[in-house]
Amino acid sequence: MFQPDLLRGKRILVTGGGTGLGRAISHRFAELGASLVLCGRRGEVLESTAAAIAGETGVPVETAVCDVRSGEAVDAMVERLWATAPIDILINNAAGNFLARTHLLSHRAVDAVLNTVLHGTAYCTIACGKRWIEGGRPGTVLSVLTLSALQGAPFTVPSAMAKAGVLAMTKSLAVEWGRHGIRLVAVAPGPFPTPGAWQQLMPEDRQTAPLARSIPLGRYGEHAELANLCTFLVSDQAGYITGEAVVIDGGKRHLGGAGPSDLLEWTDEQWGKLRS
Ligand SMILES: CCCCC/C=C/C(=O)SCCNC(=O)CCNC(=O)[C@H](O)C(C)(C)COP(=O)(O)OP(=O)(O)OC[C@H]1O[C@@H](n2cnc3c(N)ncnc32)[C@H](O)[C@@H]1OP(=O)(O)O
Ligand SMILES: NC(=O)C1=CN([C@@H]2O[C@H](COP(=O)(O)OP(=O)(O)OC[C@H]3O[C@@H](n4cnc5c(N)ncnc54)[C@H](OP(=O)(O)O)[C@@H]3O)[C@@H](O)[C@H]2O)C=CC1
Repeated sequence: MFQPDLLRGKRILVTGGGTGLGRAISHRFAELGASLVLCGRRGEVLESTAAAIAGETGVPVETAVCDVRSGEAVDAMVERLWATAPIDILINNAAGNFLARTHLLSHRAVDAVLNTVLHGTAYCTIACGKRWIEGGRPGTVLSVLTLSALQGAPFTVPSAMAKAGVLAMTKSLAVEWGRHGIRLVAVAPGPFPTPGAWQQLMPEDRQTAPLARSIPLGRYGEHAELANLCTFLVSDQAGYITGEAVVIDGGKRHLGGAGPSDLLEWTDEQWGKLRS
């Protein structure tokens, strides 16, 4: 579907690239020729993913252990990476999230999510952006949001707040940095099964509801579908798109607005009875 060398020559930093969706996106980028830096807190996870991707695609994959909640650590990582070669594309994917009743959250629980998603994304984006601007280089930032950035989400409120902030950053910097040749884009996925997200957000009690009731297309997203969307958005083929967030959710976002979803489960008999 893409030119096999679509991302050749691009050096891409993926935060949270060692697991889940970050790993799937990284793998697709590598298949299309990008060189990668995977960042996360756990070195052994990063090393194992880097070895797998490099082995399968033949492209170089570096790792950088970094907790994005620390602005100093992010600056040091980006400085170290730039000393070898500039980053061309930043993927803000690292996140933390959990289900909880909001009125019972401690300050530290709120901070754990906001510091990772909102502050971490800001630190990484500014660290790359200032080097692009000072060096007169173009750059691209893609941030992974959630549907909750657009419509809120009870019981994951710090995540919804943080992702909404990242969306605001995307729109704002698209204007402020556009004249420097820097694009900012985002994706807002619905549910894509990963061990990380399912462990945090999908306890067994939640897995019994019929999918067709919550997702019009009746299935979860496939990692390749998200990876292909991200590939297009960061590629030069999308060079005139900036400040936009693309929803990829099987139609989930429209369920509420489109009318009562209980009618989706009505039988022919029920419809017949209504008509008669
Ligand atoms: C199904 C559709 C999905 C839709 C959207 C998906 C969005 C996603 O983002 S999925 C990504 C999921 N992946 C992760 O969350 C991986 C990374 N997560 C983590 O590292 C942890 O879960 C973290 C977010 C809690 C951060 O870890 P850490 O910094 O180590 O934090 P602590 O364990 O020290 O806890 C800090 C603070 O938070 C309180 N806390 C932790 N979990 C909960 C919980 N489930 N409920 C309430 N409070 C929680 C913890 O108690 C600490 O507070 P204090 O006790 O006051 O110290
Ligand atoms: N899966 C889904 O259904 C959906 C996911 N998303 C978004 O997709 C992205 C990936 O989620 P997913 O793959 O499911 O979950 P994962 O838990 O697999 O991914 C989270 C990644 O972030 C890294 N990370 C967490 N905290 C930090 C930190 N402080 N510093 C650096 N890295 C950190 C983790 O690595 P480590 O622990 O080693 O640091 C991990 O690799 C997230 O932004 C999430 O919000 C959005 C909508 C739906």
